[in-house]
Amino acid sequence: MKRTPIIALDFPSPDEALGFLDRMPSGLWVKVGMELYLQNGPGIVGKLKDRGHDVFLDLKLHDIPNTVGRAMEGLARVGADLVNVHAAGGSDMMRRALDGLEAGTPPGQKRPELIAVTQLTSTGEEQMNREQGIPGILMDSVVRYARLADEAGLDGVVCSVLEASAIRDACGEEFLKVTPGIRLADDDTHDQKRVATPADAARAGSTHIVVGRAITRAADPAAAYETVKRQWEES
Ligand SMILES: O=c1ccn([C@@H]2O[C@H](COP(=O)(O)O)[C@@H](O)[C@H]2O)c(=O)[nH]1
Repeated sequence: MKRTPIIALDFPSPDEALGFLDRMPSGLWVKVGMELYLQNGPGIVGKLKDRGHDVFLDLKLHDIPNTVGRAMEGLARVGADLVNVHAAGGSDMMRRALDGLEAGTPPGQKRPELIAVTQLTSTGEEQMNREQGIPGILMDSVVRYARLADEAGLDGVVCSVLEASAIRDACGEEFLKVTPGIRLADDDTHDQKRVATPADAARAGSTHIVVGRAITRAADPAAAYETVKRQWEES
C-alpha cells in the first residue's frame, strides 16, 4: 500500500465528497464511513475507484459471526481496498468476516484487506474502565485485541498512535496499524481522546494515518493535506 495519509470523507452526500476531492490532488487514499455510506449506498465506492483513489470502507461491523460473515461476502463485491470489523465481536466473528470476504471476492480480484477496531480513539482509559467494565490500562486492552485479530488471520488493526509501537512488538512490522485521531499541533481535538501528530505516527510505527477534520475542515484543505503528508513522510 502507498504510504500516504487516508482522508476521512465524512460528508453527507457524494456531491460534497466529490466536490471536495475536485480541489485536492489525484490518486489519494480516502475513507468512506457510516455518514456517507449509509445515506447514499455503495455507489460512492465505485465512483471513488473510477477516479483513481484507494478506498477504506470504514463500517466497523459488529454482530454475530454468521451475520458479519454474510455481510462481508456482499461487501467484498463493493470494490473497497480495506474494510473493518470491531475486535470486540470476538475471534469467531473475525474469522467468519475473513471467510466471507474470501468467498465474496470476484475471481481475479484481490481480497480487500481486513482490519479490526481495538478501542476507538474517542475512548479514554477511565471511560473504558467505567463503561466497558474492562479494568487496567487501555494499552493492555488494545494490544490484547490486536493479538486476537492477528491470531484470527486479519491483516491489522485500527488503534491510536499511542499503541502503535506496542502492537508492532506484539504482532510484527507487516501487521497494519491504521491510526485515526491525527491532529496538527494546536488543532482542536474535538471528540477524540487519544490524539497525535503525523510525525508522532511515523515515529511510532503507524502503517497508515487517517485524517478527517484537520484536512476537510481546514481553511485550505489542499495545504493542510500537504502539511500532513510532509510530516508523515519526513519523520
Ligand atoms: O478508532 C477510530 C476508528 C475510526 N475513526 C474514524 O476516523 C475518522 C477520524 O476523523 P477526525 O475528523 O480526524 O477526528 C472518522 O471518520 C472516524 O469515524 C476514528 O476516529 N477512531
